[in-house]
Amino acid sequence: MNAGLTEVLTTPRAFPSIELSRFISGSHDDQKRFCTEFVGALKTFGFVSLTRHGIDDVTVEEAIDWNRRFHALPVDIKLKAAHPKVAIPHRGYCYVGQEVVSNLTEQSTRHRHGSTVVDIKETFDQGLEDDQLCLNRWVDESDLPGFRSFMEAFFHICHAVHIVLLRCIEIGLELKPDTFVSRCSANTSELRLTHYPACDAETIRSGKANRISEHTDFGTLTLLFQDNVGGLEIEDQTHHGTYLPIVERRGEVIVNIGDCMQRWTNNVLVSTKHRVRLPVDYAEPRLGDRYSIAYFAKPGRDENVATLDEFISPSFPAKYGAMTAWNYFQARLNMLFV
Ligand SMILES: O=C(O)CCC(=O)C(=O)O
Ligand SMILES: [Fe+2]
Repeated sequence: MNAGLTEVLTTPRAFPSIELSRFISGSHDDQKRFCTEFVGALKTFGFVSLTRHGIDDVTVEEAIDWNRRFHALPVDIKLKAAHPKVAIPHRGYCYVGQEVVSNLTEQSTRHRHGSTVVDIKETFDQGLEDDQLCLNRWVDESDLPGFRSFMEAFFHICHAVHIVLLRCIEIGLELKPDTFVSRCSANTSELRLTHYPACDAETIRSGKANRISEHTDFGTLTLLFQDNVGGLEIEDQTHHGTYLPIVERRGEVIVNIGDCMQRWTNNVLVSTKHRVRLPVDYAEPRLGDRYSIAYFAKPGRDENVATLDEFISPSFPAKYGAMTAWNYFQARLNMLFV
């Protein structure tokens, strides 16, 4: 293990993969069983892999391809859609080093080895098309014809999956219908295209940089689509500080719990730390490009992200106080842009 780096298990531990079609088109009993398994996996790992999730492989491949094509544009074109220097509005293109994720955890990894730990990634963030508070930023249509319309449609596809998964969690936790769904009907989620450029593997191995540093996601759930390069690691909930490599499987979407869901459920569902570093047993000197897409699903901006009454009892007092989702996200995002 390198100095200052947390341990990574070399043998990937069995990580659950379940078929969402069991909920979408199954009998009432299949649905119940699915929800119990889904919530069980989320309680254990904070993460789960879903297959047969209703988004066809061609659409996911096309989304990854748009990610490649966007990031292959010359920087001066990408900067037509530049993310502002400040955190809000969280829209548009961020160049490598603009966002500092290593600021995000309590035990900040930012100054490991006496210097800033950078993330070797560039990103493009997008919200709902008619969100007046945070307007999307696009390159010109002639720079990448078809990009905007595909991405706007993909955003809605992800929203639909988010709502289905919230229903599954409501059932799995035996909550009243709409407990979560009603809090997410105003869609303020964010879709992110990430490109991790090729780099020397040693830069990552030595701990001077990550593809993305340890962090938790902010919202309700995240839907993550990856190419086949690998490198995602999640913190083992039974041994904090130890990371489990997640080996990617074709056709899956990875789902993970975000901080708002942790707050609402009083830590019944925990927002697991994760990061992207080297693929398992990687011995090559160079690391190739990697592309992923994250849909950071969020509650409506005016929703309260305090612990819900359903999760409070004399033995489990509320861990999280009142705050609007908007104020919570601003506070978290401000840590990323310094
Ligand atoms: O690229 C990945 O696999 C993970 C990305 C991620 O965790 C994030 O953007 O929050
Ligand atoms: Fe993340």
